[in-house]
Amino acid sequence: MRIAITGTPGVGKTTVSKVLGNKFGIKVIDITEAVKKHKLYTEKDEEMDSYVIDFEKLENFIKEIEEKEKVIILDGHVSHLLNPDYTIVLRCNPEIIKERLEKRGYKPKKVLENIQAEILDVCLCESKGKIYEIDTTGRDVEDIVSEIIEAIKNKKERKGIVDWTEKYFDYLTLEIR
Ligand SMILES: Nc1ncnc2c1ncn2[C@@H]1O[C@H](COP(=O)(O)OP(=O)(O)OP(=O)(O)O)[C@@H](O)[C@H]1O
Repeated sequence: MRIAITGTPGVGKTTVSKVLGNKFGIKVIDITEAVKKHKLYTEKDEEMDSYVIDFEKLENFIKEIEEKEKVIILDGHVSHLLNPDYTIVLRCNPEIIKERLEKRGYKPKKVLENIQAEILDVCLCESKGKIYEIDTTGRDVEDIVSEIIEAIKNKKERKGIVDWTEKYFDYLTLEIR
């Protein structure tokens, strides 16, 4: 079984995945790390400091792990595209994401691109199948993980719980230079 923990960069996927994985001894695959370490990409986008993922190689990499692991957590902002059985979409107030990504030293263009993706529900819109959306704004990780466990146990589905467009529309009018 593949559980995808997806959402805009900076929303808290890795933090949540680690706690969830540790609680149940479930293997967590950090997609970004795996792509870099095992060269599961076709090229590197120097300007955006990101990799163009080779999804066929990545799928084969995951399949190999699945030979040994019944349940895996796919941690990454493209995990919802990796044929998950259940997708947890984490959401967070764009201002908080902005602070986190700036603290990480992301270039303004990359910060704005990710804020706009959060406002436009990109990960949620791309997700298919069983989806459970959680607003993590202002919540501690244990609380978020408890809700995820509850959702998985009861096969809960939920989406469309946040709408950042009204309050943060101005970010959408800014140009990504
Ligand atoms: N629930 C939370 N409360 C407070 N801080 C959090 C919470 N979740 C994550 N953070 C903090 O936010 C930052 C980003 O978290 P994390 O790296 O887990 O995000 P991510 O979605 O995995 O990002 P990326 O996709 O870029 O790897 C970290 O500094 C982390 O400590």
